[in-house]
Amino acid sequence: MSPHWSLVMNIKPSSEGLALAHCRQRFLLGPRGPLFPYRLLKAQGLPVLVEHVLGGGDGEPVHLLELESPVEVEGCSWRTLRQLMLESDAKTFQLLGYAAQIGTWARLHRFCGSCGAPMTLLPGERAMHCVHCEEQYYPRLSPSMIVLVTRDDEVLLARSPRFAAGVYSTLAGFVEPGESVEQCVMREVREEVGVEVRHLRYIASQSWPFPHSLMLGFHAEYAGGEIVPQPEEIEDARWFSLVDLPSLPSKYSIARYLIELYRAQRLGLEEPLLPS
Ligand SMILES: NC(=O)C1=CN([C@@H]2O[C@H](COP(=O)(O)OP(=O)(O)OC[C@H]3O[C@@H](n4cnc5c(N)ncnc54)[C@H](O)[C@@H]3O)[C@@H](O)[C@H]2O)C=CC1
Ligand SMILES: [Mg+2]
Ligand SMILES: [Zn+2]
Repeated sequence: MSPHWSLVMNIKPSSEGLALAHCRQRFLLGPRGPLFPYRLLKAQGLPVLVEHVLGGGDGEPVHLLELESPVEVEGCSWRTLRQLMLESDAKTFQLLGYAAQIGTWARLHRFCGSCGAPMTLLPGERAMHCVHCEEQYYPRLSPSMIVLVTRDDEVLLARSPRFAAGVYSTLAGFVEPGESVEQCVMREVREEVGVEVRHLRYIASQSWPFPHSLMLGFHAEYAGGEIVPQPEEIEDARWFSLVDLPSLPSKYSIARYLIELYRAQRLGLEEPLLPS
């Protein structure tokens, strides 16, 4: 199902529209996909922790039911967001990625981290508010850099032990407090493969809901050093020729986009579209 969905705030509470049921990066899947008529889902008596209205789909609201546990529902099954990414169209994946991030934030912010009091949703904002100590908590986003390191017609790709067999990707890592994204690129490349880079070029960004990254994508030129994979983090790293690439990550990943964009630019091919 591919809803015409757009991210809009301040939708009035309503018992109309569609709904998703989410729990810990899993969605309930019915015979027609993850979107159910809202009334039908509400009638199941699910253990709802919190409810949010996510935005408008075809003029109707899309509701999110964040569940306490992934209970069984007749005729339905639970699927991880990663599985759904592989099975869904881009628009549906964008909706699910957004829903998963809001659901995870809502689950983790029912009580104030400062004083422990129960919190309430601030009207008109995506923020949890503590009436006791006035703290406010917005959805969590983790800025992360991702970089394709290049040396003429070669690219530096690496494998994490967590990847599917044979898959190599670009280098990535979380921005630390106090550093710029550019400093993060230099540090992560040095830590993960031991090489130096120069001429950083920001290319594009992507929301990455595993679990709440904002990926900031760069190209960088190799400047020196031999590849030394970081123990535990990097299983293997090497230079690949643009005409002989290994298996790459999902078509929805900015990692794949950065690689295909550089290949297109070097080899004079048609440029790929940025996954939204
Ligand atoms: N969309 C894409 O194309 C790709 C996205 N990514 C994403 O980039 C992000 C960073 O990639 P990694 O190489 O795994 O990170 P990384 O190189 O910084 O190492 C991961 C480690 O960072 C720590 N960590 C976890 N969450 C953190 C946070 N919010 N802030 C600081 N440290 C944290 C943990 O110890 C974790 O084991 C992840 O969210 C990953 O899913 C990674 C590759 C491709
Ligand atoms: Mg990394
Ligand atoms: Zn408080």
